[in-house]
Amino acid sequence: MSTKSRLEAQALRAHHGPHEVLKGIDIALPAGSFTVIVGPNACGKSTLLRSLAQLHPSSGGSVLLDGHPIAHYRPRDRARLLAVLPQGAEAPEGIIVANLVARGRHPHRSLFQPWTAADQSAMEAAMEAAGVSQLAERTLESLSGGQRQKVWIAMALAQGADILLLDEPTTFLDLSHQIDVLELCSALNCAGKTIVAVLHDLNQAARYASRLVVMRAGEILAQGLPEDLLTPGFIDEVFHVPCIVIADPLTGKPLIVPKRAALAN
Ligand SMILES: Nc1ncnc2c1ncn2[C@@H]1O[C@H](COP(=O)(O)OP(=O)(O)OP(=O)(O)O)[C@@H](O)[C@H]1O
Repeated sequence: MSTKSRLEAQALRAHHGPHEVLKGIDIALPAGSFTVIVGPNACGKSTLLRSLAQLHPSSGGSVLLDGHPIAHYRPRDRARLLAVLPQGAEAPEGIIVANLVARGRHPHRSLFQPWTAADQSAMEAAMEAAGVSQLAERTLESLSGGQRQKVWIAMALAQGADILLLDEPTTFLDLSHQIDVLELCSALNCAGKTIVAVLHDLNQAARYASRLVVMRAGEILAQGLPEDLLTPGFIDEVFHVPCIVIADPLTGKPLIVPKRAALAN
């Protein structure tokens, strides 16, 4: 049996003001899986990720980390097990990469404890794994969007958590940087991390996810293997896009080809 951390939610509800955004979500995120959450705009994907990470208050149900209510964990204990990269993460102006990644060590350090050799090696290993070691002395502002995203992932890795929650980690990146970030996630997953990411691109989701979670209007419509879920009928039902689905010639995974309007019927 795996000793890695497990995250799950039972009957999870969340609101934004009077609007119920999550309507009773049951989800289990198996240790070592690469779960991708997809669904139409405004269906509640980010709210789900934020609620799982305790960045958004739930209004019912529970989130369990290793079988215990996550709300019972002290923030630093929780942060050792679960790292989250929300959309639009912000850093202090002028901060250099090494210092930002070092912030990932906060849950492992007490207030007056000096920086230790273990902190240094965890920080360097995180930068190495994320491929940003050569950027250590650069300011965050001086980096491209893709480089920045990898630095944020390095910070999350420095936290040493088993579980990484990533909200649209490829947004605003060109194709090459999208692939870079997804390959990094895949490599981290192969190295044992549990990855949960919100993505919009169904073909990328199909290629990288070991499990797909499909949301609609605050509920989970389906979850399972991408190859089981991504049928033309299901995609049309959820996204209103007539398409054909073929096997990706490189991976054998589903490859969604939207039909041109003239061919839609
Ligand atoms: N801070 C907020 N205040 C009020 N309503 C919000 C807030 N954040 C999200 N919402 C609303 O909650 C619903 C779900 O939003 P959420 O961002 O979780 O969806 P999403 O599936 O991640 O969307 P997208 O694909 O567009 O990023 C939407 O109707 C949105 O307008």
